Amino acid sequence: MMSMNYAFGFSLFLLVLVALNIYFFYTLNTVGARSPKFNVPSMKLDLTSSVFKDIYDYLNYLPSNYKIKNPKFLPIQNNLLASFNSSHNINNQDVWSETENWSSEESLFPHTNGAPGRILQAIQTSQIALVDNAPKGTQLKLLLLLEGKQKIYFKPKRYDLDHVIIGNIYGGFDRHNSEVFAYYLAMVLNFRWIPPSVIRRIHIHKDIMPVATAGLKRTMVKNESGSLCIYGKCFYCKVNETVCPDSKGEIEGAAILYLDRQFKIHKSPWKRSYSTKKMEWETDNDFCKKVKGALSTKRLLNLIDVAIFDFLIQNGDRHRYEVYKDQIVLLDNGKGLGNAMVDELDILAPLYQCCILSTSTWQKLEMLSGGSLTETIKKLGALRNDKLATEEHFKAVERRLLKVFATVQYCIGKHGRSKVFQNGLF
Ligand SMILES: Nc1ncnc2c1ncn2[C@@H]1O[C@H](COP(=O)(O)OP(=O)(O)OP(=O)(O)O)[C@@H](O)[C@H]1O
Ligand SMILES: [Mn+2]
Repeated sequence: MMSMNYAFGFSLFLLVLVALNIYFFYTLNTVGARSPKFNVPSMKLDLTSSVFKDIYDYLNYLPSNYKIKNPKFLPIQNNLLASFNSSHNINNQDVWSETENWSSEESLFPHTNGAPGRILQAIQTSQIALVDNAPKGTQLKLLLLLEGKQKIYFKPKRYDLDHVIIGNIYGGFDRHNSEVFAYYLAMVLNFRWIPPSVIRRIHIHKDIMPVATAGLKRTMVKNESGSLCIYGKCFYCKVNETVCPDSKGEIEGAAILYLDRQFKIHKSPWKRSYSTKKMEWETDNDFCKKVKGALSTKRLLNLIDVAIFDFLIQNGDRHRYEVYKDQIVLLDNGKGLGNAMVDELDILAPLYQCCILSTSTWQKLEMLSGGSLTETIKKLGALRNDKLATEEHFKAVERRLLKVFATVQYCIGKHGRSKVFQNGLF
């Protein structure tokens, strides 16, 4: 009787042990894929589900070197910080002629001898000679003409940094901080085809009204507290969706250097549908083959770099892209940093569908592991006293970087390193 009891108790114990084991392995495998934090949208599980699952498996077993800092980055970080930490007494006019006369196959703007810092300082401090509506596009933005004739796009602040955009990945107004964050991110990634962008505060009565065009004044209204607010002129601009000055009378925004260049505009092959209709890339597993047939490898690698960049900030709105000197120019980065809890993995579709990556991008990414990426962005922002995002967003960018690493591991697993990494020499 006694031994029967023991046997029963022991088998019960074994049963519990097995159940615990199964549960343990189940959670191990699904923690990435199923956790609501990672937001794998259920409607997309048809075609991408197995790809996403594979990528999350790689994420769960990511080698530890992707989670620690790479000491090789330190001197690069110091150089970058130095180039942004420039001088107090600059002549803005010299800066504008330096930028305007810049001609290079490597970058849109000078990047050596403290030029990036000087440019940002000039954007922030130059006197404003004229303010007008910038009616291009769907979002409210202003065109500032600085003394010295330099043009600036000014995308005003619409949300506090901790505001969470719920809904579509391309939903909400542009985020001004996303523009500036994107610029620094590009600098850290060594993507040099992006206009310099910095936070600037402009005073409604001191900086705007004395130099506002009649057209701009016509798109202003007084709010209940008597402040002058702007509703602007753009596709989505509405009289009741104004931008108002803060208690100091200032409007904060992203001041983005305007490039008076001839861009070629292209539709992105991975453009999102703005309706419930599915796009080809969402339903065709061999979609990349088609793109490869239509675009050069150089352009494709460029689009994949842009996809990684957009995934890190969660900009899901790159419906078209501008090209200058055969390089994609990263214009319009305002739709990032909407929700720090969401990682929309399909922004990486160009990467996981084509499974190629330029070697230089990969070397750069590998150097930025373990927190270096966002640490550098924070430090660059701090040089101008700007906090560009909440801690949640900085954490989210690091988490997404791990997912980029996992996606590349997935590609290597599927095709081998020699197929994935391309040196960009064609
Ligand atoms: N820094 C810049 N220099 C020159 N042209 C620019 C710059 N930024 C944007 N543009 C041009 O202005 C257009 C509109 O700008 P942007 O895309 O930022 O506005 P938007 O309101 O977000 O537009 P959309 O709703 O179409 O995304 C761009 O397509 C581009 O051609
Ligand atoms: Mn836009």
